[in-house]
Amino acid sequence: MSRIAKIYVDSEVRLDPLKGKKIAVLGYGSQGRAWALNLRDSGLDVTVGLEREGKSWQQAQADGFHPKKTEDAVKGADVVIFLVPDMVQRFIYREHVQPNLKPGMDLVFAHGFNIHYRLIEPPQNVDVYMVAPKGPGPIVRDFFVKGGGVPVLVAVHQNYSGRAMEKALAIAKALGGTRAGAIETTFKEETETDLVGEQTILVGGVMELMKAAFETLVELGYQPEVAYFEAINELKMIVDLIYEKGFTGMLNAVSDTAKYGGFTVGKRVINEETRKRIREAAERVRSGKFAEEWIEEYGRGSPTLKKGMEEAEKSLEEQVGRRLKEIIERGKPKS
Ligand SMILES: NC(=O)c1ccc[n+]([C@@H]2O[C@H](COP(=O)([O-])OP(=O)(O)OC[C@H]3O[C@@H](n4cnc5c(N)ncnc54)[C@H](O)[C@@H]3O)[C@@H](O)[C@H]2O)c1
Ligand SMILES: CC(C)(O)[C@@H](O)C(=O)O
Ligand SMILES: [Mg+2]
Ligand SMILES: [Mg+2]
Repeated sequence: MSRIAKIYVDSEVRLDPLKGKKIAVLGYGSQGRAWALNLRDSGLDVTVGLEREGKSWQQAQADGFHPKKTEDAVKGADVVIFLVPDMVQRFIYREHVQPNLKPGMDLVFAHGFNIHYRLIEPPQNVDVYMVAPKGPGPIVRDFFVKGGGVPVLVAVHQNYSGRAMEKALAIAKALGGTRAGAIETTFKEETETDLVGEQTILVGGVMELMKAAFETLVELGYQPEVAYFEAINELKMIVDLIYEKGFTGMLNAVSDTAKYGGFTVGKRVINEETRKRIREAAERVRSGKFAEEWIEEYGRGSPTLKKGMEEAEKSLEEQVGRRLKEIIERGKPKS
């Protein structure tokens, strides 16, 4: 039996450990914007730190912040939150954070990559902790605004003050995370599960499965529009049913024909070989091989990442999706 996770909820957590502290949010992208806005709306003192004037700077200003250069934001801060891309964090740390570290400062992460793989090695006299939202940045903001919250993982790497977990939970609360729940974890568990999850199911797996079904239907001569609704658009509705009511709830909403076909054919498509591949992906993450490969790719200017984005943009799926956008938008619930 695996151990039972410690889960914190809103009523157990206080914002006090962060009241009066100056918080620098470095980066204003997917998570940066959501964190800066949610933390500010929760009454915390937030400054946005950015490298240069540009898109993020303008967005932060449009949202009512007065962004500062990274170095200046760090100099005035008690708590520094890293919300620039994982591959950029170590450079920002070396250039702007390390030279301005004061004993008792807090370094906060939304994902454990840089600490777990030792790309950043802070001195002993600072707190290092993590609040990792289990959802994309824009959803972290959207749920918060609508009174909810995306669940988060919390972990402590260094507890110089003795109060690191209290502060991690306070951030989780300010972010809306404890409205759902904050699960205690370690940097190792968060980093490894997050990477395996996004590679094999959330980003890689789902996209490839949708593409495989869509492209096969099109190759067989079916209309791309029909294939798009079947293999891509309807997945949201099925996943929403699972999200609301679990697998049983989803199964109760589909026909017996779909249940029987799903039970028998699903296992032939996603089979032992697929599980072996998921295990292989996990091994690459656990051994550090994936991190090594990604750091090397980033060092060469991220050619694979750029090619993937270009291919996605040009793909038949995206072209058909754009063509059907009007229909999909028209059909969306209005409230
Ligand atoms: N995207 C998500 O939904 C998500 C979910 C959970 C955790 N995380 C974690 O949150 C952290 C931030 O990820 P993100 O996806 O929000 O980042 P992002 O790619 O959206 O970050 C963009 C921000 O970083 C700045 N930036 C980009 N390149 C830079 C560079 N070279 N130098 C300086 N600044 C640069 C941009 O100006 C922008 O403000 C990461 O640790 C990531 O793993 C992200
Ligand atoms: C939103 C995800 C995929 O869960 C996150 O882990 C990320 O890296 O963007
Ligand atoms: Mg991730
Ligand atoms: Mg994730």
